[in-house]
Formats: sequence, structure tokens, C-alpha cells
Amino acid sequence: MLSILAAIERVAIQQPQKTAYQTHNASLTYSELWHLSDRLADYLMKLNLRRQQPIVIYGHMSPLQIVAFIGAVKAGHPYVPVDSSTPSERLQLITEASGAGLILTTELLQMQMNLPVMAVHDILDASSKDVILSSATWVQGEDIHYIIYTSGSTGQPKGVQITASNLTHFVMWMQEHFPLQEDGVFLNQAPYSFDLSVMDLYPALVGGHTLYAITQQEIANPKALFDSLATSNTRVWTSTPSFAKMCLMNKEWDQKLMPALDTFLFCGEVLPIAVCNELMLRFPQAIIYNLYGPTETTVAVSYVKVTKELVARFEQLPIAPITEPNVSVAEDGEIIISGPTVSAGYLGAPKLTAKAFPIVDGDRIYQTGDIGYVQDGYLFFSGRKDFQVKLHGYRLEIEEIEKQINNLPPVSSCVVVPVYKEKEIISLSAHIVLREPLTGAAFKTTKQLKALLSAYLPAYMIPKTFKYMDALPLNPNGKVDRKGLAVMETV
Ligand SMILES: Nc1ncnc2c1ncn2[C@@H]1O[C@H](COP(=O)(O)OP(=O)(O)OP(=O)(O)O)[C@@H](O)[C@H]1O
Repeated sequence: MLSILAAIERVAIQQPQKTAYQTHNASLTYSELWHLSDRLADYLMKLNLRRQQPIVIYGHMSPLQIVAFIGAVKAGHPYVPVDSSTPSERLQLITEASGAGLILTTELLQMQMNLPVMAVHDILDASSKDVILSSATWVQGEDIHYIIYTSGSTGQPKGVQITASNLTHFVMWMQEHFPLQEDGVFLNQAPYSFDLSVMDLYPALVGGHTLYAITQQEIANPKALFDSLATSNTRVWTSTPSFAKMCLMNKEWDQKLMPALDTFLFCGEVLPIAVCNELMLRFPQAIIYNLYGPTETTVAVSYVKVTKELVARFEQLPIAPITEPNVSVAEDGEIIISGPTVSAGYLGAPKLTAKAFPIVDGDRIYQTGDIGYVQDGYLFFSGRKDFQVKLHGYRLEIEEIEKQINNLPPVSSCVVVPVYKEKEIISLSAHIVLREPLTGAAFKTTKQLKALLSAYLPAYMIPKTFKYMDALPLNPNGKVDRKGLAVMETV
């Protein structure tokens, strides 16, 4: 494959008027993307930043965000995407920790920052002449292309550095394994500070497709969201399973509403079989894929195609066939990832990097912190190492408790969080969505559910409190917001 930038340039030359990026109220052609990003890169190069000095790009789904990403890497700088929903302290922390030389904005940033803040729009307005740039400055090979901050289990943001080579290998893998060549619209649901967005962004641009982005505002307004989806003409859908589950609450979300949709790509959290069964009924033309991977190994490294045979055979979906070359399970059950998409490590954190990315037989590998097991030729995800908690001396697996609650007939979905008091776990709290709305008093349902649960779990594993909700809250990335619920429960 050509480099990512060379592949996008080829599309800009061959199909200049093709739409590269679209939202409900704005769009950008490949020619515009190419020329505007050249102009931005030209401006950035004149600022004399250090080569490879990161640039923070702040904003939300908009054409200028994409122009800013491509402009930064053309000028040789990795970009650090920060969604405008990010709390201000986290933005401060990321800006400082990344050693960024500049913040480019596509939305108003009201905070005082300690480094220059420039609006992409103003830069482009001031330099209205097109420029011809050479490719000599582009990020390439082992240069860092982007840095995404994950919150990590400790809550301290860690900047995962993804090289141009990591990204190229990831896009090649996507093109090889999924039906991405045929022309069509790719949906972009994940904000750019979440690496799931990379799964649609680069395969779409490199392949000369149109990316259709839905905004947080639309997501918060069901009518606007489904109007937007209906007109988007989406063929390839990428999202978290939780986001699809939320869409399934609307009975009208089906193949009639989205006739072109033929591919679902899910990643980022467990994909429940119940969600797949419902999708198969509503979208008979579509193929569903369950992809797996952490930010540290560039978005995703393995997948299974979800077939009727697979959902009938297992209680939970596997995340990889055991033949997947770069994914394995260590003796203690931890999932280990190797191969060309393993990140260059955490920016400015050599100790953390050495710990998480040890060198084995001359190759850097990544220890995921995920626990897996092998059965019938497949690898299954069974939970996170850091979801093991200690309560009154017992070691508990939160996911095991959730699985049992989820299996109870009245329950549609559930998340269990530890309740902390002065840094110690004093109990567990279950947040539950029922299949049918609560009719009588909540305590009666709780009594019934606890009685059912006692057939499967010892008393010390049954959460003390049960709370009922219409839907589980999602974080800005579209995953179930476990951290938000845990903070709410802290006493
Ligand atoms: N198909 C899948 N099935 C189950 N879990 C998955 C799947 N895909 C990803 N995951 C989970 O998501 C994790 C990767 O997510 P990500 O890199 O976004 O970090 P995170 O741990 O969710 O967030 P953060 O570190 O920012 O708190 C994986 O390590 C795994 O735990």
C-alpha cells in the first residue's frame, strides 16, 4: 500500500470533487481536504516548532477537524485529538503532558492556556492562496502520526503514540479482512479522541469513500439522530456495541431506514449476543463483525464474523480465532499482542512503557491487562485484570457477577460498580435496565432478583444495592460509563 497520505493524495487527484467528509450541515471534497491541509501545513511549518512536536487539535466532528489532522501530519507533527466534550482539567493535563507546541481549535476554547491557541478557520482565512508542498516533511515510517490519551485504570492519562507505520499496517489489515473496497459511505460515530474513530476515518479516506459523521448533539436528540442516519446512506457502520444497543431502542431503526447498510464493525467492549440477534433480524443484508483490540496496538488486531451458527453455538462471542497470528494468551491468562501495530509506547513515560511493552525475543509486545481463555478453536475475553476487586477479604470478578445478573430473565442489561469509602470498597452496587418497566415498588423487584441470583452466586457476590434505569449511561466515547457510575457511588 502507498503511505496513508500518498493514498489520500491519489484520491484527491483522481476524484477531486468526491465528498470526503460530511455531517448533517457541512461537507468537504477530497480536493478541498488536500488543498486546505496543504495550506495549514505550510503555515505550521513556518512556526518553527520542533520536528515531531505534538499539536493538540481541539473540537468536535467538523470538516476542519479532518483538515487539521492531515495538515499536522503533512507538516511532520503528530496530532493529539481532544474532543470538545473533554473536561478542562483533562485538556490542561493532556496539553502539558504531551509537550505540545500549539493548540489548533475548530471550536471556541474558552479556557486560558499556557501555549498558543489558534483557530484553524482563522489560519486558513489569512492564507487564502493555495500552496504546493513537497512530501518530504510528511510523517513517515517510525514517526508518530497521532497520540491518543486513554484514561487508564489509574485515572492518569497515558499518551499512546501511534506511528505512521503502525497506522499503515492497521489500514492494510482492515482492507484485507473487511469489505471496504466497494464504494459507499462510512459512518463515524466515535469522537476523535477515542481511537475507534480511526477505524472509519483512515480506511474511508484511503479508499476514497465518504465519511459521514454524527455529532454529539444529534446523538442527544433521537429525532435528529435517526433523521441523520436515514439520509446518510451509510454502508459501513462502526460503533461501540452500546451505541447500537441505544439505537435498537428505536423500533424504526432497521434496513428500511438504512437500506445501504451491509457491514457492522463493532469494537471497544463486549458485543452481546442479544444485540447481534436483534441486528440480524432488523438488518438481514448486513454482516456483523466483532473486532477486538486496545488503543496501544492501533485500534483492533483481531475479529470474528458473527454468524447464526456462532451465536447458536456459544453463550458469548469469541474475539479471535486461535489462528490469529498476533494475539495469544500468557500462562496467567493475560492476552498478549505482538506484531507491526504495537505502539511506540506511552509518550514521556519510559517506565510505564517498559512495563506494559516488554521486549520478547527482540520484539516489543503489549500486555493488554485483558484476561482471555481458549475454547473450541477460539479466544474469548473474560474480563479485565483491574476489574478484580477485594470486598471483605473475598476476591471478586465484577464481570462474573454482571454475567449472572444479565442472565436473569427480567434483566436487559446491567453494570456492577464497587462502592468506595475512603478508598476502600465497602459494597457493590448493581445498575440495571429491566426488559419491562418497573410496575410495583422497586424493593419487591430487588427481592425477586436477589432470590433468583442466589441460585447462581454466593451471598458475598450479590450486590447490596440494585438501582433501576431506563438505559445505562454512556461516556462520550459511546461505551458504558462505568467510571461515571463508580464516582456517583463513592460515599
Ligand atoms: N470485542 C471486544 N470484546 C470485549 N472487550 C473489548 C472488545 N474490544 C475491546 N475491548 C475492551 O476495550 C479495551 C480497549 O479499549 P480502549 O483502548 O479504548 O481503553 P479502555 O480501557 O476502554 O479505556 P481507558 O484506558 O481510556 O480507560 C480492551 O483492552 C478490552 O478490554
